[in-house]
Amino acid sequence: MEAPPTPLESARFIAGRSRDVSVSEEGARRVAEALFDKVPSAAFSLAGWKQLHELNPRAASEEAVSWVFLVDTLNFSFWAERDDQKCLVKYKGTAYSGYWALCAAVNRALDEGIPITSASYYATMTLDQVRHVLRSDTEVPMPLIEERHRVLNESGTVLLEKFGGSFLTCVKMSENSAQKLLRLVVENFPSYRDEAVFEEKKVSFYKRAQILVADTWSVLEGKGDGFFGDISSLTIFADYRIPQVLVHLKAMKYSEELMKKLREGTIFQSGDKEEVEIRGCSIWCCALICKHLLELYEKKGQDMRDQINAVLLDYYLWDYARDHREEMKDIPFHRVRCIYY
Ligand SMILES: Nc1nc2c(c(CN[C@H]3C=C[C@H](O)[C@@H]3O)cn2[C@@H]2O[C@H](COP(=O)(O)O)[C@@H](O)[C@H]2O)c(=O)[nH]1
Repeated sequence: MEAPPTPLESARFIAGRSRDVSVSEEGARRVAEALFDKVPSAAFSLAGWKQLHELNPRAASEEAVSWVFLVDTLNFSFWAERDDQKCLVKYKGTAYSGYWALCAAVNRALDEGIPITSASYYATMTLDQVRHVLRSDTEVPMPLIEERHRVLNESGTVLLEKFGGSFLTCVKMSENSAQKLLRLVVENFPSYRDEAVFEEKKVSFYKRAQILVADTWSVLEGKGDGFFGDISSLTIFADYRIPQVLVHLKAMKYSEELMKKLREGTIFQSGDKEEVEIRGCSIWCCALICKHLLELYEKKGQDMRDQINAVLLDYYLWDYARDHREEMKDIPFHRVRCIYY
């Protein structure tokens, strides 16, 4: 079975035919100008992954890589139906929500002596054990607990059967190629196969597979097994926060009809035309922002290809969305319940 087009080729195809979502070249250029002075900051750097996020591992060890694999296997669908009723996980005095609630729950389990990052443990975890590890400190549980249980058992089993139980073995097999690691993940771990059909053509987003490669690069600090010569070939990770911030920054625009559906809290299905357009246009929009950012530095005689790529742009925009929740509250995010993002 032939592989679908890459996420970037898919994004170009979708953006060229999208009806309800449009990418503004002018808007992307203006965002690039606004980000110009942020590039030298920690928020736009590989080091920021550890410096700015206390729940991420400090080490660059096999155990840290196992932590990243476990977390990115569960890195989906944290949004709450109502903002005043959401899953929160208290850890070391802080109450975390969304993606960070997952990280807090994993660190809490490790502190309790539960070997949650070990494939031999989560390959045979029971649903009740998963409920216990991911328990919320409010009466609202983390969404999709049953699906999380299924993907944990599935991913743990594959890791044991094909990679000796260690994701670092899979990383080593990629021989410092991000694209090869991406392919190994998508071919071997079904829950990472984030694909769709748009106007009768197969398209791919590979959001969790790409963020897994990026987080592996980050946790290994871009060195040794974590050095990827082609890290710039990854795209941003098409989740439900990046589109929201791109519309907020006026680099992307929704049609009135789509805006109305989003404001009403319509639940979309994974693969719906509007959902595919939102995700594809987000990837394409960020590719334009990266291109304009590099050109702005080139005009000043600076080659910034090692400091500017879609991964670092994504981390920056995702953190920005987290820090500007209030300002962005009138831009709705699209609601899908799925295991892909
Ligand atoms: N595009 C993109 N999407 C990302 C991440 C992350 C966290 N990763 C990095 C962040 C800091 C560290 O550097 C981690 O490496 C989570 N998500 C997605 O967001 C959604 C959760 O949102 P909220 O409900 O607000 O927590 C959900 O779809 C989740 O899958 C990212 O970085 N980029």
